[in-house]
Amino acid sequence: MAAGGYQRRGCCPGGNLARSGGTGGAGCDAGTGADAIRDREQVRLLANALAKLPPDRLVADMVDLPDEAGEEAWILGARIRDELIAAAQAGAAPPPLRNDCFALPPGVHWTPVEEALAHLKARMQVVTPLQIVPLDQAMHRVAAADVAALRANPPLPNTAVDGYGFAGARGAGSHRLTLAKGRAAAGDRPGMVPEGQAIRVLTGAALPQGVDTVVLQEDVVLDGAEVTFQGPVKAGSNTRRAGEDVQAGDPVLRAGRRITAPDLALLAATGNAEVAVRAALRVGVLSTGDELVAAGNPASDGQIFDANRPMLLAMLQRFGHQPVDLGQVGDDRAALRGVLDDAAGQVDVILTSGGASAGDEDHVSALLEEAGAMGLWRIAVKPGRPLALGMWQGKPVFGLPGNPVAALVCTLIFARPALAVLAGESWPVPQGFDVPAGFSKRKKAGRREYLRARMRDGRAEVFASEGSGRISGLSWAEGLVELPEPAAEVAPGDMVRFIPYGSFGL
Ligand SMILES: Nc1nc2c(c(=O)[nH]1)N[C@H]1C(S)=C(S)[C@@H](COP(=O)(O)OP(=O)(O)OC[C@H]3O[C@@H](n4cnc5c(N)ncnc54)[C@H](O)[C@@H]3O)O[C@H]1N2
Ligand code: MOO
Repeated sequence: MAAGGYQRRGCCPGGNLARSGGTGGAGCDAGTGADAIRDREQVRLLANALAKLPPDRLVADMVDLPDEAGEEAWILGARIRDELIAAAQAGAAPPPLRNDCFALPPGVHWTPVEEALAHLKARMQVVTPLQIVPLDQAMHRVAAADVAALRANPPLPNTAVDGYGFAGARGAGSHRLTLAKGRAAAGDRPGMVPEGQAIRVLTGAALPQGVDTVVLQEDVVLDGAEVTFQGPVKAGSNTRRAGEDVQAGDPVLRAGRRITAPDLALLAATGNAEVAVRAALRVGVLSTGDELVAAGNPASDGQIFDANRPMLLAMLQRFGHQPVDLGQVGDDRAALRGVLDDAAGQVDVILTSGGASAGDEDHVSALLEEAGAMGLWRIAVKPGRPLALGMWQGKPVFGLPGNPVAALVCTLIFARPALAVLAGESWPVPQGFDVPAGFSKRKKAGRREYLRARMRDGRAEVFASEGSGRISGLSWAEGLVELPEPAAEVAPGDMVRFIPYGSFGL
């Protein structure tokens, strides 16, 4: 059967929409090329339409293809239906976030980083709808459901080298075998080799019946219609077993994974031409503050160029989201309200920078508070203490601190994992490495610190200044050193945790 693992109801014995455990049925006529392609397109359109339904309707109104549809289309339809149901069960059309999802327990003043992260992890959930896309549109999208291999890799036993194939092991000494007619090349249907004979085989060819062992062509002497080689040769030498890489039915992609180029290779190799993914998370980026001017424009005394917006937009792109530039707004509460209202209609999440703390001109926190859905998080972290988290018309808002270093650290440590979950990904934990320090530092107890750092000669060196406005240090660095909450005196050679920017997806 073409796609393996699914059987057509009423056609194949025992078939009834269920996965057949990967063994595949037999004897159904495959739909012919053009029909099958047209049907696949219809199935995809239908599946995408179904994906917009609430989960209960989705299960009730499953794709039911007419009998005339090609076998391939039917199998695809059954598979998509299974994926959609699985995804629906896993929250294809999730309920909206609760308005109080950022509220912190009363009485907590300086929230430890781990507690803040645990709180975010517990409250965030996917908000993006499901789509079925062909593989060429799946790169960097988030898998919405587990995907199983529709076919084994390799599907048949085959030869790993160019050489001569025969049956069974050979002991020490010289062996001479008669050459069977023809040859086996990659793509050929497996033929038959008479007992005791050898056949010419080319890398990737399915092993003919009567062949389970191959000798390299470099190790033989060809003599007319005979081939001679020296033993010993172990049975199975230079061959690959069917399914030694992946068996039909094995999981090849897990829901929540952001799809990589190698994942596409695995999906294709196992017969998956479509995959259920999440629509990209649309993340708006807004800079706030009267002092800001976009680079390229004249700046008067007292004004500064907006550094956060280009940085945040580019970071979001790297994380795999769809960045939406919301521009900048001055310290004007009515104007900010207008921008947030508009943004809530066009994006899934809003990131602001500036105005996050509780000063006279800190309008982001003031507005979120006014909306009754805000938690001003005072986190025991340096840099990045104030983080205004709230909901604006049902959309989560991350009010990042204005200082660029704090904006970057808060984005990497707090916003990134939260955005990942909103986009349907699993909660990401950045991979850090314990390395010797190339610096000294005395650290106070009670808060976690992130230092701009890079690796040189096997040691982590840190930027000379910890100033939160020192943008040059962000660019100098290639990662962060994370110093835990307890007091510490770091001396050169002490082990510290270095997290490369790459571990944060940058
Ligand atoms: N009384 C207190 N004052 C401050 C506290 C505090 O706890 N109590 N925290 C300090 C810390 S830590 C930070 S970080 C900042 C965060 O303040 P805001 O989020 O309200 O940010 P602003 O005041 O608007 O800006 C801070 C700083 O960053 C510059 N900025 C803002 N946006 C940008 C941008 N897009 N590109 C470049 N630079 C930007 C802004 O001009 C300010 O210099 O609060 C401290 N104060
Ligand atoms: O968050 Mo502030 O930048 O820690 O200095």
